[in-house]
Amino acid sequence: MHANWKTWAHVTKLDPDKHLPPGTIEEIVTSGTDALMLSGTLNVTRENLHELLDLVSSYGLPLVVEPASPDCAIFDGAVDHLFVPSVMNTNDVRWIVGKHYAWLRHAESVDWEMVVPEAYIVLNPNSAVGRVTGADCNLSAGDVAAFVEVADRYFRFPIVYIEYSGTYGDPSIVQAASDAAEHATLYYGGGIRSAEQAAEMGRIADTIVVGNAVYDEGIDVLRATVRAVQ
Ligand SMILES: CC(C)=CCC/C(C)=C/CC/C(C)=C/CC/C(C)=C/COP(=O)(O)OP(=O)(O)O
Ligand SMILES: O=P(O)(O)OC[C@@H](O)CO
Ligand SMILES: [Mg+2]
Repeated sequence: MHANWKTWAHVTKLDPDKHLPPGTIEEIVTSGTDALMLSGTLNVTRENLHELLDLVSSYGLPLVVEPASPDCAIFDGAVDHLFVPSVMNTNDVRWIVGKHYAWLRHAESVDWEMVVPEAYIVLNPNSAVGRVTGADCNLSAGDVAAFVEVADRYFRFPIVYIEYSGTYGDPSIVQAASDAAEHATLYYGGGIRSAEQAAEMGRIADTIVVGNAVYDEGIDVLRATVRAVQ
């Protein structure tokens, strides 16, 4: 059940730490985007996560929670999947398996049917996720391809996520990741603010993620990014 996440071309990432004007949620869920991902690195709490879930849960669009900490690993009725990240390109073990150990050491119950592990390769050192995880973002195409191989062929992560959060990435790097990925679904996220950018990354990755543009640009830009990949 629930494995149709593999068919998504366009995901909209909503940040529980940010506010949307009234009426915007309805425009987002009817934009044609395939799913909503509720996620952020900074200032996400159970409280603001639940508030956002309440706002988006009645529209029938698939809902993913992507926790950046164990307290946000929730399996509430409205949630379809929990996408749990591990960062490949950090030397800080907390962001690879440490938080995961702490989560499972204390978790009361885990619905493993809902859990989809994601291998993140973080490439913008100035993003919150880059700073918090201490990711080594100074990587060549060959370095990225090797990390993709570690994630996909060795660890068999079902998702490899090329993360440029906040800035538009280098298509040749994403192409190298795509060439190296054999089984994993390749996600691209970062800086998509136009149909052209959505189309360019959408040709290379399986799934593109649009986040900040929803808040900074508005609904017409979101719709244009959807049309560009569907
Ligand atoms: C084990 C559990 C349940 C959690 C730990 C999960 C891990 C290792 C998280 C590492 C950080 C990470 C990859 C978070 C994913 C979400 C993400 C990248 C959100 C985007 O963050 P930014 O856009 O940089 O941050 P803000 O939007 O908060 O500024
Ligand atoms: O917010 P943007 O830059 O669109 O990035 C999307 C997503 O990859 C962030 O985790
Ligand atoms: Mg963000």
